[in-house]
Amino acid sequence: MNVTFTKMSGAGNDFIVIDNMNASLRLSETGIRALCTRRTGIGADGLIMIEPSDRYDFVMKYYNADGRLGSMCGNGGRCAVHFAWSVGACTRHTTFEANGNRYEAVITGDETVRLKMTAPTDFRDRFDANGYSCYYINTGSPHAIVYLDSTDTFDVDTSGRAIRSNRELFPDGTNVNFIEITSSRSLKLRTFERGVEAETLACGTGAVASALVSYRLGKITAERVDVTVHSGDILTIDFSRDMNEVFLSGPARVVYTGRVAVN
Ligand SMILES: N[C@@H](CCC[C@H](N)C(=O)O)C(=O)O
Repeated sequence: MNVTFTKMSGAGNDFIVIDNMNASLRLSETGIRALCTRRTGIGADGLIMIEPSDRYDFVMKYYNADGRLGSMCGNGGRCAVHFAWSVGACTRHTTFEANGNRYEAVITGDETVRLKMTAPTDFRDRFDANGYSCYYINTGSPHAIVYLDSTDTFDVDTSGRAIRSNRELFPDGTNVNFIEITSSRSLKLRTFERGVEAETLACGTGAVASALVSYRLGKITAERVDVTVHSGDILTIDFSRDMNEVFLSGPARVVYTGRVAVN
């Protein structure tokens, strides 16, 4: 069967996005993994299907590159909103469902989307993880946080994989974020992603986690934080002081559209 897809980039986090609003398509884990594999497939950090919802404009189903259902994807959510709007599934201001939660978003420009996130949970104060001083928070996805003096030449893959695979600390695995604080309202971020099992060029829920933990620790003092991700793009996180209202803003771009054979 041939399927039409759109390849999108959310600040460098890249996704295969498919319109499944008529709920006719079912993809297997191996099929999704094959599509997401670089060189032999389309290649992407994850695959997103937008599907019909009883309560909201649509449901976002997010699969990691390993073919398994992922937890919340912030950049994927922003791309899904832009895509859903482009196929007429919603207006520029939309509500949708992902991982059983309600999300609200606004398309703020030609290629920018602002997404309201869920309030963070499960903050863990400093602990040792594989020799690193580490923090933890769940922003819709699980995130470990490590502070570095400089992220530029750091080996994210080796250390990220070690922490991600620490089953004693993270039985379900975790995404791992390495942060360099660059001012009282900005930071640089590099993320090792669970489900991709490699560093990605950006991570939305990771950017949110980095901003909120840094604010909580007093490393950041503003309630609006610019996060420069590995692609060089900037994701902006703004939030209320109690962190109950949290927003993720940044680019969501169409790279190309195509048709592909799926099993
Ligand atoms: N890249 C995402 C996070 C995706 C979820 C994650 N890999 C997981 O299932 O742990 C983002 O932009 O938030």
